[in-house]
Amino acid sequence: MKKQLFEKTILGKVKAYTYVVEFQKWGLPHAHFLLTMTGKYKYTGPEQYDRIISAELPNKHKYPELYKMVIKHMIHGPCGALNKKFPCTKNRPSCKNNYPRPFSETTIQGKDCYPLYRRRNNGSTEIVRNWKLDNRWVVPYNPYLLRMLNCHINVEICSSIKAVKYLFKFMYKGHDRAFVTDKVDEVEIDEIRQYRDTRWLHLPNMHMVSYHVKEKIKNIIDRDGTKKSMLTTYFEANNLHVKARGILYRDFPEYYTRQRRGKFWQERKRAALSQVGRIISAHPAEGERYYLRVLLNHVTGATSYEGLRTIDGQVMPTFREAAEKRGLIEADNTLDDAMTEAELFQVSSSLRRLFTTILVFCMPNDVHSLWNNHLKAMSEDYNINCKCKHTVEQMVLKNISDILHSMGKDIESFPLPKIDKQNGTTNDVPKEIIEETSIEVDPEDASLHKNLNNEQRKAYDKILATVDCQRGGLFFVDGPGGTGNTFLYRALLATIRGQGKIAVATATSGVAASIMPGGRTAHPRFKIPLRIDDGDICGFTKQSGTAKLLQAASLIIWDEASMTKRQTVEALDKSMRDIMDKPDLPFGGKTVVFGGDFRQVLPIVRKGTRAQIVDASLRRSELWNCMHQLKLVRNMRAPNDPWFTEYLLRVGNGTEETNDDGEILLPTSICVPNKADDNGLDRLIDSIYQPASLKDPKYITSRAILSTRNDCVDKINLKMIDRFQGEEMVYHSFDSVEDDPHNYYPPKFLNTLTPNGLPPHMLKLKINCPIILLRNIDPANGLCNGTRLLVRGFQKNAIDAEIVVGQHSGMRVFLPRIPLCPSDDDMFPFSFKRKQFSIRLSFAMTINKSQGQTIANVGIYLPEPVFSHGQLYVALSRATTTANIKVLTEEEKKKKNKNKNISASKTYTKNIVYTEVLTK
Ligand SMILES: Nc1ncnc2c1ncn2[C@@H]1O[C@H](COP(=O)(O)OP(=O)(O)OP(=O)(O)O)[C@@H](O)[C@H]1O
Repeated sequence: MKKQLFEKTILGKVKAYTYVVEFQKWGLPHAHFLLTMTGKYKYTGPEQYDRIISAELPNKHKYPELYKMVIKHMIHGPCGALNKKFPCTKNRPSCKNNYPRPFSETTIQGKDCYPLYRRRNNGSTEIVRNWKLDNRWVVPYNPYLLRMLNCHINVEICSSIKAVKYLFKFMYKGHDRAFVTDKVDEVEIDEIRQYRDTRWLHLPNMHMVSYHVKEKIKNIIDRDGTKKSMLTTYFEANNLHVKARGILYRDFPEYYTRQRRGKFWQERKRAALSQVGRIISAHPAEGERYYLRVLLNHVTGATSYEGLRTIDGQVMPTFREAAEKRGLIEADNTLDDAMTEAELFQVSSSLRRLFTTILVFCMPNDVHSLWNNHLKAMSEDYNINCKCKHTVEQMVLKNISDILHSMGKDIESFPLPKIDKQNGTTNDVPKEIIEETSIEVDPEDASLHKNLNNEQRKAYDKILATVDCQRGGLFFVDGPGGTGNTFLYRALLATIRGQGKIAVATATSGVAASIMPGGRTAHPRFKIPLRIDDGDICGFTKQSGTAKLLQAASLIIWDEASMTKRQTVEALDKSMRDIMDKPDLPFGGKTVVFGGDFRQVLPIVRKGTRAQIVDASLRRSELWNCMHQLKLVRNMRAPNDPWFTEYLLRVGNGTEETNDDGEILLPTSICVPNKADDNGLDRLIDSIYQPASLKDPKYITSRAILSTRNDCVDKINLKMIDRFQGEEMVYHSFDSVEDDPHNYYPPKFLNTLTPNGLPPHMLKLKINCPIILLRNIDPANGLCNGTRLLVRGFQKNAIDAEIVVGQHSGMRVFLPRIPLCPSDDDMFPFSFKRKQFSIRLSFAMTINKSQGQTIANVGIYLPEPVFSHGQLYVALSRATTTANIKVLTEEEKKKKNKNKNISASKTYTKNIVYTEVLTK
């Protein structure tokens, strides 16, 4: 195999390679190779991938032998629904390797993952292990290698640095033999040198000293430099050079080089980017050496071991305590400390909320102690009017029970003292109904119906006419942003609730739910399974409180239904028919009002094709045909900029005129000009954020820069937090991998991961900076995924923040660190957990996150064009007038650089609209 790859260069010339060989339990060798090709032999695009890799059944008649081998060695499973016992599916809802893979007409380059190989739906099938399988089950292979070796040999393109990193990790877990080289012809390894590399990290006076076997001990000790090591000379360099103090130990070789047989560091004339420093790994079981490493990985400028252990002038006795004090490793009592810290600042009601958040999200081991230690602080407000200890404790428990309930949890499931049963109260009425009937109608909302515009009134009258009628009615309110959907819902909710009836208000996202009185997120409200498929039903039983609530409801509203998969709505329909005992009537004959805008971002289908995304939308549900369409067209938010309203609709509908490249023209007034310099992004930032106004909370929360990807957003947020004035705090996350006793995934590697939806490892905050919440903590009380807040204070284990938008604006909350896992659990070949505050800075956010938010001043940064349906429309429609939008597209610059004839004054950009989801 090596001969074929490296001498015969069958896949092209190899620049570097690494391989590991495992001997599996039954003794057969199993090898993983990772090859890096030389310049012109690199595979850079789908067409080139297709030349060496196939993921299809070959032509049976043309290549009969290869065909047999593919069938014998390269067919996965079958697994999943066909065979739930297959190892990749065992105890999981579907195959962990994602088989069967989707059909694809062409090979597609994925971001940070393997390509999606061409698997055409061309009718070729074969019976394998009793099932008729097609191209979706073929494991990618190289025809030449397969034909030559006649064994399972999976070949894949690994084209992004992240994919390479993961592969390295994967290759080295539990290997029996590993080999790495960057010189294909030279294969010697110096194990002694490798061993001596451990000198990079040692405890005081425990470094390695080399000496001749005949040398006398005294001479060795007295020898100049014996006491010096790479680490101690690093401390010395920090002492001598101011510049050195900003550089981490591991990055030192980039800027300094070891001189005179390694006894001092000298500054390099030019940073050597090719020099990669590393600190030899240390296992947590090694104790102090491990904590020394943690400190060196995060702390710059130490001039001695003692300096490394010093924090705020206090020398900590051990590296462990120093790392703990700096918040670099997790202390045992962080949750208890979070409560104690909050007690100094918060009122009892906020403490109860924090306690509840900890119960639900932080999995405390010792709830009993947490309760006993903080009961006093949590009951101070009740103590004022009541001196009976038991009564006060009951009041605290009741309040915690209510908060838990609004978070969809039951106090009974936590080891807390029991709530006394009360006689003659509404014990038989489910909590869900008590809660809904106790929503107070805001007097302002009660009179909204008088101000409805014509279309809103028509919709309002039609909907009300069906309420309580035996057959109910289904409606879809199609209202582009600003046409008053929410206004209409508020009027409906107030009218129904004012009549003493029940109206259930839900929305797909927490942000949209939180702007409706009594609004809840649809998934937990209707107990919709997280992984939903055709034919699934909701998770509530006929006897449950949820079922009783829905049976009693006169009206159900589900806003942003265009963002949810049709299967979720279909699940509710099926369950409603069941609990209402009306199997033939949609939603069991209830009046259900859906709302949304299909011009906006559609439901997320992981790695989904256009057809799959469209198929997942509500428009493709059979229920769609039963829905009365109610259209709102008058933009009530931007009545003074009719041109902009029209333009937005054309962008959203995909009817705006395009150039030859299929791009639309952006109005010149909103474009940040692209100049030859590289400061476009700074100009965009300056046009949105004036440095002098950054102190004003109103100013800071009325604006945001939107971009397509998290890495661009992080870049802008880091620039902004550096510009922002104020006391600073840096929080590091505690990252871990489940079931990794050998520490194959060291924290330093885990810290570099930034999966979607998770906060960064290093969270740099300043007092009064804007942040956005990344989890639905308590949507009913304004704490949902997407809520914007300002940081008002920080402790070591808790952040004090204030909600700044929506109806809960002004509410102060304490946020604890929460263990978080990536929502996409197939993202890594291991179960990753990050314990961090579930927030990000929000000077900038992704376009998808901004959906549903009104942002008065919007900057849009498009280093590359939008990549999914509705993104451009969502970004542009956050603002209310053209005067408050600025857009920077880097694509335009690249094109202008290539073709000088392109008009410098016009900016075009890509607009992706799946028109089939708007018209059919
Ligand atoms: N009939 C009306 N009379 C007066 N003001 C109205 C009316 N309808 C809507 N508005 C106002 O117009 C603005 C936009 O309305 P609303 O927030 O209900 O729109 P929306 O369609 O829900 O927008 P989005 O989907 O972008 O959040 C609000 O300030 C609202 O108070």
